[in-house]
Amino acid sequence: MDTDTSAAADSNPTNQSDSADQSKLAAPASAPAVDDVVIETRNLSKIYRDFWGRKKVHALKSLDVEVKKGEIFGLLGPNGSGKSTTIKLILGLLFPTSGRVLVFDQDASETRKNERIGYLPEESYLYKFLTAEETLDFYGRLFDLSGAERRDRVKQLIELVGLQGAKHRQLKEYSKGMTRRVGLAQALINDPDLILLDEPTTGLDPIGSREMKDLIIGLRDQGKTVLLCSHQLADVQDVCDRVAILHQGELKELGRVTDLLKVQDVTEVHATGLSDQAKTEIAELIARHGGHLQSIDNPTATMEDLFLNIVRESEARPGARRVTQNADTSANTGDQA
Ligand SMILES: Nc1ncnc2c1ncn2[C@@H]1O[C@H](COP(=O)(O)OP(=O)(O)OP(=O)(O)O)[C@@H](O)[C@H]1O
Repeated sequence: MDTDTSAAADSNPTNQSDSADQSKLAAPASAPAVDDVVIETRNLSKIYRDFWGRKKVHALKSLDVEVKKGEIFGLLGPNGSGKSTTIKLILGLLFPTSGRVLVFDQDASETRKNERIGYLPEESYLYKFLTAEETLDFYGRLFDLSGAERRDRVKQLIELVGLQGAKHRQLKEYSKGMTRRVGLAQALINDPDLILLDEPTTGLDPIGSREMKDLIIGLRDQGKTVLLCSHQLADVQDVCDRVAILHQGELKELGRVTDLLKVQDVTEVHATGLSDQAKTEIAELIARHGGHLQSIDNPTATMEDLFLNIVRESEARPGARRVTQNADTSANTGDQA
């Protein structure tokens, strides 16, 4: 239980909107846009205390991170590294022990800013006896959307998350993947500018996971900002523009995914239509220039690509079985189409 009520006094919930408006007026058009920063944590720390106010866990230590408008930002770290604590601080559900969180230039304790935020928690607690349509309509009411707005928005979101065929079924009949999609639709009901996603692909099969990732990329393409926490590193690599890696509450790495993953001092060349003779000549050329040929081979696809191709082919041609060229099928005895 978080009994850290004293920590509330450490936060400074002053309304920043006036000064933010002034800085907008003062800034020349070409200046680096302060408005482009959607979330900013400054020296952010959180200590959970027990009932008697004694320090229990130092969950977050002096975190300095900026999330920019229109990016997908990944928050990574092993269990207990402070990811959920960070999200709760951003939402204003917890107060910092020291430091600040600014969201849209306002202190995170300003609850009105949450009207521009969509949140998909790790576990969505949805009413099992409502249908997807009723669920979204219910959340639309909480945001004071009019009847006409709710009808349009619910229809749009159900299409977006691909639940048209199941929209009249009660959520108790939904699979994990379908429930996750309703959760995402619910997080988007207020057409938020910032979307916080806690483990968005958990429990999804590779197809559901690919669809969820495409949805997240689609949100970024609409100009939304996405902050996501995930243990699925391949998913993070697929969708995130930048990541922060936390360990035991401390920021260990921060940067663009492409930069962080780049292997220095190795050159990659992709070519098609090379003869064996050409490959031999390339190997000789590399040696002549003092390089060391590590491999010259066909690249491998990802397991996700393989899996999705097989499923899509199977849907297009039910009953037929794919024959993989060069695969070792010696243990296979099944019929091939
Ligand atoms: N309400 C609480 N009271 C006391 N300690 C807490 C509380 N919530 C979290 N903690 C502790 O704070 C640390 C960070 O927890 P947090 O939930 O932020 O980690 P996480 O990175 O989200 O973990 P996971 O990947 O398992 O979801 C952990 O040591 C956790 O036990």
